[in-house]
Amino acid sequence: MSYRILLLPGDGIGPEIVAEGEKLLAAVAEKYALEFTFSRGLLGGCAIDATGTPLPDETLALARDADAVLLGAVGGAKWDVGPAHLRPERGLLGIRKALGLYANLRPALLFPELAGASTLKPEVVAGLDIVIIRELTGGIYFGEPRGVGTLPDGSREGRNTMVYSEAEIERIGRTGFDIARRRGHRLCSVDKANVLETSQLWREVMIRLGSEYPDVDLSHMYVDNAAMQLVRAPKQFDVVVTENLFGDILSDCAAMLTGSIGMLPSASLNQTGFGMYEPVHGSAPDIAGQQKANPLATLLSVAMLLRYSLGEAAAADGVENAVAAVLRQGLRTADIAVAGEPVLSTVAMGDAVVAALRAGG
Ligand SMILES: NC(=O)C1=CN([C@@H]2O[C@H](COP(=O)(O)OP(=O)(O)OC[C@H]3O[C@@H](n4cnc5c(N)ncnc54)[C@H](O)[C@@H]3O)[C@@H](O)[C@H]2O)C=CC1
Ligand SMILES: CC(C)CC(=O)C(=O)O
Ligand SMILES: [Mg+2]
Repeated sequence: MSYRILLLPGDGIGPEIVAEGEKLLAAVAEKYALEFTFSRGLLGGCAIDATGTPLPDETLALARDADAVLLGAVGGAKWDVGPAHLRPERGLLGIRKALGLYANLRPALLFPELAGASTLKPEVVAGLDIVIIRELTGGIYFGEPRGVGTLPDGSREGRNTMVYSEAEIERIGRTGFDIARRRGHRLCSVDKANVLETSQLWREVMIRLGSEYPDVDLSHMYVDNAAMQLVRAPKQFDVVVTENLFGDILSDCAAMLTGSIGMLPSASLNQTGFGMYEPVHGSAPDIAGQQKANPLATLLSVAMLLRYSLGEAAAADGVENAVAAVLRQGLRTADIAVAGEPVLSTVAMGDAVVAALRAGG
């Protein structure tokens, strides 16, 4: 089979980790007799520098022409000041919206070898395997009106609006129920229904959908409690479904349970199964250009790309097994190393995963 993959390295550590993703895909092609044709596009700060906009039309056209997209990360201090429409994050939000990528799957899985790197006690996280499903194209990141305006007294006011339609809630709710059905049959819907009208509608829709999924045990939790429960007793969760802002925050929190944010992959899918794949973390400007970034979140995102968008389950299993193998061998980047363990560079970790893939059965 032949597939077209769009690479969007982005900013900061993005180019370093996407290079490892490309290298891994080349090894996957060799091992599983697949063919990948790569294209490259600009998104975020690098796109602002080159074209004056964070999401050039050409990038969107390349994405629409691809079978799947692999993204690094966008953003950095260089672009943080200036007009809001020229922020790198606008490019990321823009491409998610334009491609209709409303379902963001963020699995948080603890590899047993990393129990010592987790911020929680080993007995609290042992066997951790949860999925956070984040609504990705609605809510406060997109609602209007937004902006900073001037009040009659001359002082300024910042404004953002959280909006959710019933249809938006229903489609992500169905994603949650469908995934819970394929896993442990437990779905926790996280909202703030005691305060927000959007959350009241969210809860109402989830309860209505629940009657169509009698085999799934649906529970509800307020987001503040959910944040606490995630670090108190994370294994009480199987699948969590929540809105955009809450999912953004909770998934960074879940990352630390697995040892590092450098371990968390994600898939952002639309109704047709088309997807963009990216690590959960950002562009990490503090370590950019130093070969210190952990590429495993990106390489696990490659596995999700193979599984969800290309239907290449054997290759996806091969990549996940290769990541598990390097961790079993004791190979670590700085973020997941505990005292005394030797530390690999980004490239060396990528090479190790490729070698493990080639050696794997
Ligand atoms: N999807 C995306 O493109 C995202 C972009 N951002 C952008 O990234 C920039 C930096 O944001 P921050 O809040 O600092 O979040 P961040 O996730 O980039 O970094 C937070 C911390 O985690 C570390 N870290 C992140 N990824 C790592 C990896 N693969 N290996 C080892 N350590 C890693 C960083 O060094 C830093 O100390 C900002 O411009 C922000 O807007 C933030 C989140 C997501
Ligand atoms: C532009 C932000 C919403 C990026 C981010 O933090 C994320 O998607 O996790
Ligand atoms: Mg985030």
